[in-house]
Amino acid sequence: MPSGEHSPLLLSMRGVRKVYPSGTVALSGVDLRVGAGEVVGLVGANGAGKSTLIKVLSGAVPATDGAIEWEGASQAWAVPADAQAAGVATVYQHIPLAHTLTVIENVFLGRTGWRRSSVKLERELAQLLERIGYAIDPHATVEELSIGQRQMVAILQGIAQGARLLVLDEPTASLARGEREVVFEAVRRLSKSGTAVLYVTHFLDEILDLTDRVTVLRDGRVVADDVTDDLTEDALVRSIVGRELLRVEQQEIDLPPADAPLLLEVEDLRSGDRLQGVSLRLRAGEIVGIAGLLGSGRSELLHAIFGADPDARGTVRMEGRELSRSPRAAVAAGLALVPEDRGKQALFPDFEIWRNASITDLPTLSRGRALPDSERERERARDAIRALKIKAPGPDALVGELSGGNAQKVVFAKWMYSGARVFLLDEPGSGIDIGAKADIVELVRELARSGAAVLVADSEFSELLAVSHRVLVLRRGRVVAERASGATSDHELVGLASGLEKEMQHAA
Ligand SMILES: Nc1ncnc2c1ncn2[C@@H]1O[C@H](COP(=O)(O)OP(=O)(O)OP(=O)(O)O)[C@@H](O)[C@H]1O
Repeated sequence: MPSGEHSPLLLSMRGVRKVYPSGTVALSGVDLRVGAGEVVGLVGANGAGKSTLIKVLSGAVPATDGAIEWEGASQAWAVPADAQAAGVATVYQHIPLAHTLTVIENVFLGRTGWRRSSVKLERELAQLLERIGYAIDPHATVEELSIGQRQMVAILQGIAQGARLLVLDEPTASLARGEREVVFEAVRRLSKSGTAVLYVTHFLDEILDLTDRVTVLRDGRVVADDVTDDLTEDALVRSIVGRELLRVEQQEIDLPPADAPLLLEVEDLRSGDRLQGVSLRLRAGEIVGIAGLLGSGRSELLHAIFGADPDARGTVRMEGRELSRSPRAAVAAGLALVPEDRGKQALFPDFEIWRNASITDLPTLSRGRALPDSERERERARDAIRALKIKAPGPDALVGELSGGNAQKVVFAKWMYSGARVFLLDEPGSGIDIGAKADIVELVRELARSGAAVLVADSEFSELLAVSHRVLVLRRGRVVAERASGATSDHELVGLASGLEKEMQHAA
């Protein structure tokens, strides 16, 4: 669909301001317009105001000031149901599906009488699936589905309500490549059939591929509103971060000396059919990547090394000493696991940043033993806020009042400053904006330079190559290949991780 100039205006937000009760000004006079059938990208650094804007637009949060027009008529949506009734469907990152119900039950959940007329609903679902070019078993329960399939069920739920504008909040953040394609295809088809899409993401390649127009927010203001075809990735990055960003090149990182002490040894780690005998070794100063698609066992491997998988069998040694299988023993031995935390689960929302960043030993806290020395901890939190550019008034800000990406940075800080010797990082860039990703890469290198070892799993293989010395490819719970980062490519890793290396070589 061409830009909004040619399609009738569906949504127009003007001068939208939002001041939270804490006094934080999240939006200061934002204009946003979306034409019928248009795909508009909404981008900005962590804390720029994207989530707040879509919450205002979907009636979840009241604006302090400003106007919303929908098809030319002024609106005051007080609750999400009002926006929904008008035709706005919002799919948030944390998908509130009913896990024990089936796909079809979830898709038509809001519909009265959905239990009775199942034949009719099956027909309707088949039409919806055809419309977005997707296939799924209508009778599978949601708990059996992959994250990508759940995402698609949430999208189906939105369009089943007759949405004219579908708002997607980081729809591909936790998805593997193949699953992303499915979402892209749905967006393209929806747009063709006249449904507009507001697409929020930190992946700029998706913005350039998918959208007709892009609105860029910085510090609660619109700093750019352009037709996508007129944009380059560099220009987009400049408007998002407000400066030139040094590219994280696949630079030659100094290899640690071959006789650097062995820090971590993993032998024949197994767990059900998720891990089928993984062995690896990390020396001080080494950064090793785990390249694996969703379901390859990459997160399971990190959790099993950390002692968080009670079913795991095999040996994990830290500096020559075998670890008993518990996260407590792992932490005591100097291991840290930075989970892919998209839901603030690893944080206490009602506590300040400094307190959250200090709690790496939960059992200690829960037994009510000595709390950290608050002044020292505050200073450390100030360091983290500076190093990771956490957008917050200071160390005393409550974590519950941070944006998703900034909360994620606090999870990161909490472990990075814990004094551990071996770091296990699960998707460290997930939900984090492009500027902060570069800061995290720098921090990881700094840890390695200071003699720590880092094992990092990432579904973005180019990012993995940019940060690691070598990469282990994991497929179906097994290490199927190992490559020095300088001697492989994103393309080769995708081939190896998917088991399609021969086909891909052939195609090339
Ligand atoms: N409930 C809240 N109370 C107080 N301040 C909040 C609240 N929610 C968000 N904020 C603040 O509003 C600003 C904008 O946050 P918002 O979540 O809209 O950003 P975002 O662009 O979605 O970021 P991210 O990419 O990290 O998800 C931030 O400074 C954030 O700390």
